[in-house]
Amino acid sequence: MITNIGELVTQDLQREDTDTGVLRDAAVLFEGERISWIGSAKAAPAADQLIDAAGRAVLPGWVDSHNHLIFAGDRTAEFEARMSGQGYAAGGIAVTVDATRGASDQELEELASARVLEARSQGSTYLETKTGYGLDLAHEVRSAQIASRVADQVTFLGAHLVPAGIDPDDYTALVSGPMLQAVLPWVQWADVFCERGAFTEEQSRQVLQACQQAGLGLRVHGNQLGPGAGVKLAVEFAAASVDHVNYLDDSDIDALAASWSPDSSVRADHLGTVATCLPACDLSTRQPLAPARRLLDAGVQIALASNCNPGTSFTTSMPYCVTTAVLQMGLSVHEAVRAATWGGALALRKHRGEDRDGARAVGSLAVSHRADLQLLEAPSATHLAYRPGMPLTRAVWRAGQLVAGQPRS
Ligand SMILES: N=CN[C@@H](CCC(=O)O)C(=O)O
Ligand SMILES: [Zn+2]
Repeated sequence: MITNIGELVTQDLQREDTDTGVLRDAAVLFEGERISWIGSAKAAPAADQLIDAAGRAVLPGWVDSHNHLIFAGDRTAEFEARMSGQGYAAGGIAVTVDATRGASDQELEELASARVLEARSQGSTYLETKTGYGLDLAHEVRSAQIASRVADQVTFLGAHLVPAGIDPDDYTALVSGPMLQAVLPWVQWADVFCERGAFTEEQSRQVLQACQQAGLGLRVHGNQLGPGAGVKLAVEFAAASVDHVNYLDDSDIDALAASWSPDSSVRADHLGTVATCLPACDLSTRQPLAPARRLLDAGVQIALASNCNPGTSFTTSMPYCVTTAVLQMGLSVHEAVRAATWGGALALRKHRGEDRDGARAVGSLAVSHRADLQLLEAPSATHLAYRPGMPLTRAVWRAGQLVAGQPRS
């Protein structure tokens, strides 16, 4: 049990003892991988092991719902050129594809595992990763296999870039057919980079249709480098998330908001399309920051993710994304923390779960959810933005196991 918690951010808005999901002077008990009790420290039951938080804050672990962790190589030179004024273009992906194809299985898995450990040390307890640096059948399958060993959920991104020397329509047919069938055992999601220089609206539609028919959940990279069809396609296909969302017009925001309106479905448990904002990527590519404030105000559910990849966002730091969302995107600390926990879980449809191993909800702290928690070296979540860049992650538990840091002094 962690007790004497100064601020416990549960993200559980069903609780009767708080309107905001935040508890003061609280305790949380977990047994095995499962949270079994949450409440006031004074009312806490007995526990075998006690950790005294000494007034520090406890949050759900970050749910990082957008990553590209399966890669080799480095794009420092491209980053330097960008910082000297050159624009970002999708074509840089090909450099990473060459390096990734040239790496051994063991090398690729070690690189990806190191990134996962780095993410955990900063409080991330649930990670999605995409394939997308293989871009032929054998290398996409290999990426999906490795991804399934290192991450919690895997997204097939064969539609990341059309490899040089291949006709775009032929490649789209390969992704929508044999490549999709070959990766199916290892992936839960499919994604398409619908953007100038990557896949057109029509090609994206073909990929999304095939992947939906194959039973995969859908996600879309959209509206990153300019206005485009990505957001509307994502809503049309009831994708769980559309990611980047830098260039949105009013009709894009209306479409996303409508996807969350109760009228948009006859089903009471209808879920819309989450807008996933990637602030580290926006800064590294010098794109306008995604309009997170406008999206929230319009009633759209948002997520924040790190988008760790070698081209546009070489960081696994969710604290950095939260800090940026507060300092530069107009979110309050609690809105940003919610987007990086509950929002990520919603984007991966893991915000609810069953009370059994492997099916537990993540991204919020409630009885029967997975015990994914982080103890901050700070009395409140506000310090994430108030003390930007400081190492405030003191200890991290994933499925009830301590995976980073040291909770005791
Ligand atoms: N936008 C598409 N894919 C990645 C970047 C990939 C790369 O440049 O290597 C992204 O999410 O930013
Ligand atoms: Zn991405």
